[in-house]
Parts: sequence; C-alpha cells; structure tokens
Amino acid sequence: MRIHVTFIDRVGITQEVLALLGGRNLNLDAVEMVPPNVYIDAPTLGPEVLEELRDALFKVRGVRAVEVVDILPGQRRSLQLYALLAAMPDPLLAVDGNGRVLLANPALIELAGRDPDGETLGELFAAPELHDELLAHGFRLPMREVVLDGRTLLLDAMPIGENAGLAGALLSLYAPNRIGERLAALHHEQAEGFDALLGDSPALRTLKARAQRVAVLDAPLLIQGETGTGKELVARACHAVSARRNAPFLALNCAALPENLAESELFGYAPGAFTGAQRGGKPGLLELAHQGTVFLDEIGEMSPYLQAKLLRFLSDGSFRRIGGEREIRVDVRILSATHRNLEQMVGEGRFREDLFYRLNVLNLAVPPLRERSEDILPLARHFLDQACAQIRRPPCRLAPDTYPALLANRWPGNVRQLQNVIFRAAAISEGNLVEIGDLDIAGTAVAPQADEIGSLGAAVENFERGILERLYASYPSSRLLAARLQTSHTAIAKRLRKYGIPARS
Ligand SMILES: Nc1ncnc2c1ncn2[C@@H]1O[C@H](COP(=O)(O)OP(=O)(O)OP(=O)(O)O)[C@@H](O)[C@H]1O
Repeated sequence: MRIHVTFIDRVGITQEVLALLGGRNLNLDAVEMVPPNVYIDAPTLGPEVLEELRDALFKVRGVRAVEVVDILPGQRRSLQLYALLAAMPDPLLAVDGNGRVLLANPALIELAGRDPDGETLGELFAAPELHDELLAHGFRLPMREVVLDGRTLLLDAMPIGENAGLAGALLSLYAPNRIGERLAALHHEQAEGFDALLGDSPALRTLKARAQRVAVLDAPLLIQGETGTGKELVARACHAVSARRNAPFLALNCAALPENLAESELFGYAPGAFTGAQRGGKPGLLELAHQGTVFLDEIGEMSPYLQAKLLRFLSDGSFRRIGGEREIRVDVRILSATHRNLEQMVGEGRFREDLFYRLNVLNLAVPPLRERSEDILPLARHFLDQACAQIRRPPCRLAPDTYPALLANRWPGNVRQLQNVIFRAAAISEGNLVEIGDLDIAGTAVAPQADEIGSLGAAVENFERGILERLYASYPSSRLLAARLQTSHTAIAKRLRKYGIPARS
C-alpha cells in the first residue's frame, strides 16, 4: 500500500513519521520527501495496520492528513519518462557527470545487444579517448561518429544542469540515413509544392514544368526514377498544387512492410477481423485519405495479392476492409513511385500489366543527380546550411577543392546520398571549411576500375576530361566554365585544347 502524509513543516517531523513506520516493522520500498509531504511505498502495509498507523500518525504534532494513493509522484514521473524513452525511435542514453550510463532507452539496448547500465562511455563505444574528450569538454562537442556493434552512428551530446554544476548529459545516436529523413521532415515543413524541389538545371526545370501540368489532372500518376532522386518530394508537390491539397496526403512504402501489414495499412480491417483479438476495426489509408491522395512508394515491390486488390480499387473505386463484408467507396487519387523498370517487370511477368496501365495514366521521370550536375553544388551548399543549423554549429562552407570530387561523383544514392554525405561532413568537420577528407564519397566516384588504370597521369587526365566534358554542356564557354570551376580562363582554354573538346557556339 502507498500512503501520502501531509504535515506542517517543522524540524524533525519526517524522522518522527518514519520512526512510526520503522516501529511497525514495515518493509519500505520507497520514501519520497517533498516537504510538507512525505510519500511512502510499504508493500506489507495492510488495511488493519493502516487504521492503527493512521491514528498514531495523527498523534504526531503537525500531521494534517493521511491518504492512500495509487502511486508515488516520483514513480509516476519515472514511468512517464520510461514511456517517453521507449517511444523514441533513436537510441538515447543518459550519463552522469563521470560519463557512466544511468539510463538507456530500448532502442539503444537493442542496438547494443545489452543494457549498458553502469558502463562508461569509453566501454560502451570501445573508445576511451572519446570518453576523455567528452568529459574534458563538459559534453559540449560537435556531433561525431561512433561505432556501436559494428554500426557507424552520429553521436550528439547535450549537457544537463550546466548552471548548477554539470550533472551529466543526454546523448542521442543517429543512423546517418535517419538524419537525411529528419532534414527532409524539416524541409517539408518549410516549403510546400514545387519550391521544395531545389535545383535549376535544365533537366530539373523540364521536370518541374511537366509535373506542374500533370499535377492538376485528377488521374493516377506514376513517378519513376532512381533511388533518392526526390520522387516523394515530387509526389508531395503534385498533391500540394492539386485541387486535393486541403485533404490528406498519406504515404505507404510498399517495400517496408510484409504483405499482411501493408494490406491492413492500406485497406484497414473490420472489427473482429483477427481471431482471438479483441480489437475494433481500423480504417486504412484509403479511407483516411478520402478526397485526398495516397502515395504508394516502391510500388514495384507490391505483392501479387495486393496488386490484384489495388487493381480492383483502381477499376471500380471500391474495396473491402480485411475481414469486412461491406464494399467501401472512397475518392482518392493514387500516386505511385518506383526505382524499378516496371515495363521490364511487366515483360518478365513480375508486375501485372493491367495494373501498370492503371497506375501509369500520367507519368514523370525524375532524372538522376549525375545527369544534372549543375544542381550538385547548390544542393550541397543548401544541405550544408541546413545541417549546420540543425546540429547547432556555426555556419561552414565547402572548400573549393571539394567541388571537383562532388561533381565527378556518380551519386548512386542521388540527392539523399548527397544530403547524408554533407550532413556527416558538417558533423565531423572541425573548422569552418568542409574539406575533401570530410566527404565520405570514396568508391562512388566516376573513376576507372583499378585494373583499367595504365598510369596515374593518364587516369588523372581521363578524370579531368570527364569533368570538363560534362560541365561544358551547361557552361558552354571557357569563361563560364572557368568561373564555375573557380580557376583561370587560360587554364580552362588550355585544357579544352589539350583534350580536343570542341568549342561551343
Ligand atoms: N530537388 C531536391 N531539392 C531538395 N531536396 C531534395 C531534392 N530531391 C530530393 N531531396 C531530398 O532527398 C531525400 C530523398 O528524396 P525522396 O525521398 O523524395 O526520394 P525518393 O526518390 O522518393 O527516394 P526512394 O526511391 O528511396 O523512395 C529527401 O530528404 C528529400 O528531401
């Protein structure tokens, strides 16, 4: 039983109260003192002893009230705190002033494969120098990379109780790809519609112009493009300028969920649909998005069963919830996206042809980043500003010698990869310049395979020629190209001649 005693504060009163409990041989699990209150958790305290104890307590001078409570305030606070920590998808740690773990949330325990309670940060990350550095700086350091169970993560520290003397810190770990998502979320809040799609390359301008035309036509739209090119951003923009903009835009990633979960997310389920479950029904995204838009990402990964169910919805506008009898009609526009070649999948019998035609009434192709190299540096600068603001570090710039490497990179992960590379660089770079060594793009440069390289000189020349040829299309004079690459006009003219790159009119 838990009790709450209220008293008029005076010297020695709490000891007198506790002495009464001690005298009755009660096991005390917890005592919380918040004068003029004392809260006591005594599991062995039964109703009879309570009656007698209450009388005894009222004989103590100053005791005003004795009542039974469900839970102690501190216990309630820690339950709430645990619930909050458990709901946080990113791994979190609280440490004391000596860098010893006091608390880890379930995401961190899962990641570490153990509860690191009591370990030092040096032990947890197998990095004693990190521990010393964090302590030496009072936990106030820019984000840095750490390795936990073989995975590289970014560590962000926030000191606790600085004014009243350092009490410890709260540490958050982010997977580099989650940071991109967080930035994207931030971005979505800032810009809606096509303004969110940054870039001024001819390829992107053409895409935007076409997208603005198809966005307002109320028919299914298929968006194709490599991973990370911005397909979802395009889909959101199309919704935001369409007549449906005041109704919801709800997205489902068909690759992220197993078939049964994807089905219940999209179509919902009827009450009692699951045997043994006491659950009521649940509407799916199609119902929730009534009069709005449903975006089906990675549609190429949709199972044949769901393809059939979706086809039926696209053909007659109706469907049934899982386990439901009733036909439901909703007014929803379907936008879908894929990085796969759906035509080829249709040819190979891996995607339904009839569904393909239903989805592909309108279509857009988002170009890969390497085909719009003019966008690379403006995007990189934008992501750098965003990253510095997000991690609360002073603004920094890209060192000019990073340009050729950024421009020559193949960017297989496209804009998302660029965003992540820049974020990581902002997090680990020490000064106000992001240097080439801060960019984690080794291995994805457009470079010959090792066994194709004859000599270093020839390889460097090939590399240089590739950059010049590619940029010359968008900066079609040696002066423009020189300004773009931040070098002299004569140096560019000399190289264009050397490589026999014909002058543009
Ligand atoms: N033109 C752009 N301007 C600004 N940010 C962009 C642009 N294109 C993409 N991004 C950002 O890059 C990230 C990836 O974009 P998005 O999720 O839209 O790509 P996707 O093609 O749908 O990816 P996937 O194929 O993996 O689903 C997001 O954080 C998005 O905000």
